[in-house]
Amino acid sequence: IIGGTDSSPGEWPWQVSLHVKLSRRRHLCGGSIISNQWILTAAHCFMSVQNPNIWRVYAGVLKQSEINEDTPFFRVEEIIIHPQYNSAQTGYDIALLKLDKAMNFTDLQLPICLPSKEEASMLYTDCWVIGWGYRKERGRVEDILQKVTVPLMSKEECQARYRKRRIDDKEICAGYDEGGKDACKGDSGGPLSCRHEEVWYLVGITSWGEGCARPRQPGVYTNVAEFSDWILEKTT
Ligand SMILES: O=C1CSc2cc(C(=O)N[C@@H](Cc3ccccc3)C(=O)NCCc3cc(Cl)ccc3-n3cnnn3)ccc2N1
Repeated sequence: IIGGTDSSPGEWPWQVSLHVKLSRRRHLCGGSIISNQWILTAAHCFMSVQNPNIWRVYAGVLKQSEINEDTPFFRVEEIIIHPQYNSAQTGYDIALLKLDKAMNFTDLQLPICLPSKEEASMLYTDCWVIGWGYRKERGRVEDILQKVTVPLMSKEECQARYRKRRIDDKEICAGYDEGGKDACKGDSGGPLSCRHEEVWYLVGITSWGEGCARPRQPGVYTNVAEFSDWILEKTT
């Protein structure tokens, strides 16, 4: 996260850290708890590692330094990647992880609400992107979960910023024309969370951008409301 600040314990209880355990263990992507057995994240996280057995889901953590070989984690029973996904920049960058056992909800690990299809075009005004990603383009994974507020952008304005690409309805953009605040490497798969009338909704999944926090290069997120049918089909 570029231009953000430290989060507090329990501030974003739906945020999880997805680790890959090969020779070493490391944080690779963020994700969001949407029920006691399902995590929503980005499909691109699995492009090089599709084997469910090497993934570990850490919930209820604020700092990466809290995670060690004794920290409890959930194993991944199933990875469901959207069938139309082929690269982050061509959309459908969404995946579901089925946990090996149901999670007990606590103050530190709780689900976030999914927006309904009707709410796809709703204009949210209080949106935050969070993660343990880089604080600058050439950085490193951060210890304390960072948060930054970003305004949603219209599809037309976003398309004008990315002339070489097609931004479709299933993507949503957020950021500042002057740059300075954005997601970055290590934040992908995590939530773009928006609060509406005291309820938090999972509006976007951190997907891609041209560099981090550059002027007129907003972050591009998977528009979760456009996938509510697919999510319900796969999780019920
Ligand atoms: O221990 C480490 C150090 S190396 C490392 C790199 C990455 C990484 O590149 N993640 C990518 C995605 C990815 C994940 C898995 C495999 C390959 C790539 C990412 O977050 N990418 C974020 C994409 C992005 C989204 C928005 Cl909304 C705005 C700007 C950007 N960025 C543009 N340039 N950088 N970020 C993630 C974890 C890591 N852990």
